Amino acid sequence: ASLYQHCETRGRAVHIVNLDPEAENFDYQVAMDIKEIISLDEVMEERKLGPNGALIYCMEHLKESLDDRLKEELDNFTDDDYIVFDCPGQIELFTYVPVFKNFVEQLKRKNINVYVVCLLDSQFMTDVAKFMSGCMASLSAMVQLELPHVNILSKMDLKYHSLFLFLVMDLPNISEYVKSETQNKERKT
Ligand SMILES: Nc1nc2c(ncn2[C@@H]2O[C@H](COP(=O)(O)OP(=O)(O)OP(=O)(O)O)[C@@H](O)[C@H]2O)c(=O)[nH]1
Repeated sequence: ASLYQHCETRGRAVHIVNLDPEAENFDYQVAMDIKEIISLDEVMEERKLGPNGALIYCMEHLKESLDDRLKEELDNFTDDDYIVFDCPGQIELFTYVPVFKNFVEQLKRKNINVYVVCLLDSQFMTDVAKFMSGCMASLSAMVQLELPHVNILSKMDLKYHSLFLFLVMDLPNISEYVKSETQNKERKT
């Protein structure tokens, strides 16, 4: 919503594409919504899948399901327009399931310049285990997608007191935090 408002204020044409079949409420105008193309509930029922399996199924079929709609919409956009693909946050989609890697290739073939903005909740900065998992998640997306990539800490208004501990981090520092914050007898490795 903030990104949309920012673009509006700066006079940039922006179109938001919702790729999360579970997202329901939007504080901004949505140009395209995956829910118009594929229904998570129907996939769960027809394929006898749980919510996570059904989401991955929807994403795996993104390429075919979105292609025609995207082609129609792109005809209405100019070369200077921005399109924001708001992706679901499930970690599988950016680690071992190559759906977004394939989707990015599809966009590149349409001559669209693609960039990644990876939002990480500031609560990932509250202890060393969360910090490490957040870094690994972002790194995995960077390695898998191979695109210009910006990592952004979101929900900074929550003002966690530990936030600044993790802003400058190197291996010796991480090692110290792991030692001080865990009881594990194996931690010396
Ligand atoms: N405090 C605070 N809460 C926020 C902010 N942005 C979103 N939220 C709240 O966080 C909750 C989850 O929202 P998001 O993290 O935006 O949800 P999402 O991006 O669809 O989640 P993903 O599944 O990861 O894509 C909602 O209750 C939002 O109202 C923020 O800047 N500050």
